[in-house]
Amino acid sequence: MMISVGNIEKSYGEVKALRGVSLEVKEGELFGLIGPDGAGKTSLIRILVTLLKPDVGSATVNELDVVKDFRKLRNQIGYMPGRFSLYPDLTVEENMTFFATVFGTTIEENYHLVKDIYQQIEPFKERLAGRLSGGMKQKLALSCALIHAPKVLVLDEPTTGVDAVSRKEFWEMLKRLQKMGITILVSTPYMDEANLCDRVALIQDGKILTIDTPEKVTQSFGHKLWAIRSDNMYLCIRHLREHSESDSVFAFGEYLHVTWKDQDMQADEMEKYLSDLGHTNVEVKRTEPGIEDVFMDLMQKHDN
Ligand SMILES: Nc1ncnc2c1ncn2[C@@H]1O[C@H](COP(=O)(O)OP(=O)(O)OP(=O)(O)O)[C@@H](O)[C@H]1O
Repeated sequence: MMISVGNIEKSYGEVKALRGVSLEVKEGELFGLIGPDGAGKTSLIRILVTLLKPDVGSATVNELDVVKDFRKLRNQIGYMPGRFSLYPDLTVEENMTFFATVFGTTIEENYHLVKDIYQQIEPFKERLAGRLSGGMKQKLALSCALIHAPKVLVLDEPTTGVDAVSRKEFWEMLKRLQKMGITILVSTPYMDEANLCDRVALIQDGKILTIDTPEKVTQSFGHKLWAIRSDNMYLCIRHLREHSESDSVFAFGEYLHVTWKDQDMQADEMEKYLSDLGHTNVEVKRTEPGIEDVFMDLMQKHDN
């Protein structure tokens, strides 16, 4: 195992950020840590990159203990924090040189690793990092995290606040790095990014809800799922929730995602129920669950 986390707990005063988290990441894997703000992703990541000590439990990265072997470990991990750790008043090139020097290497020595990414920002190498666009900052931060040729790359919400095109490009870069043999752990609040990972852990309120391939996670959804809408979505939610047979009702884009206690519930029954309550343009159709649906479902189970 490249990363092994055993029953880690971490509190900040009264706030329990991690409540017994265990997971394993295999060598060469692209592993996603998926969860909403405050789920505990940053705490777990900071423990893995040796910047924070767990209260309980232990973790190893490449067989090195994150507490005892932290010095050795830092050379093996590339870390891209959520808020880019760039120096805004240094130029692009100076930032790269700085990070290379800290790790006792040079840009030239590991240029092959960052070439693809760095070439895109090299035309601006004299520019101050603080004056780069979001997408370019992200590329520079990734280049800086890679310059010492780490075995493992850990990225904390690298695509938060980045536009859709840059997000896509960023994931393509991660895939290329994975092909070069780097193990990658990436956290994200965007559920649609789950499908780009080999395996994901869904995390909520300091607990792991499930760990599996994205396909298996969505297959685990054990209900028939319906997409429903009408002209009055606000009332539509209320009326469906009031139905004694409805199980879960969530707004999801322009439809509501609905499950029923009775799996044999028919579309025309649902349509009639809403029409009788005065709804117009009622639409009811079957739909396939996504990661979001599984997340909602697991969260409900854990709350109960
Ligand atoms: N230094 C701190 N002092 C007190 N509470 C903290 C501290 N750091 C994090 N927390 C709390 O611990 C919980 C987990 O935070 P964490 O940052 O690990 O979650 P996250 O999933 O990374 O979310 P985010 O995307 O907001 O960073 C949250 O409730 C957060 O408010």
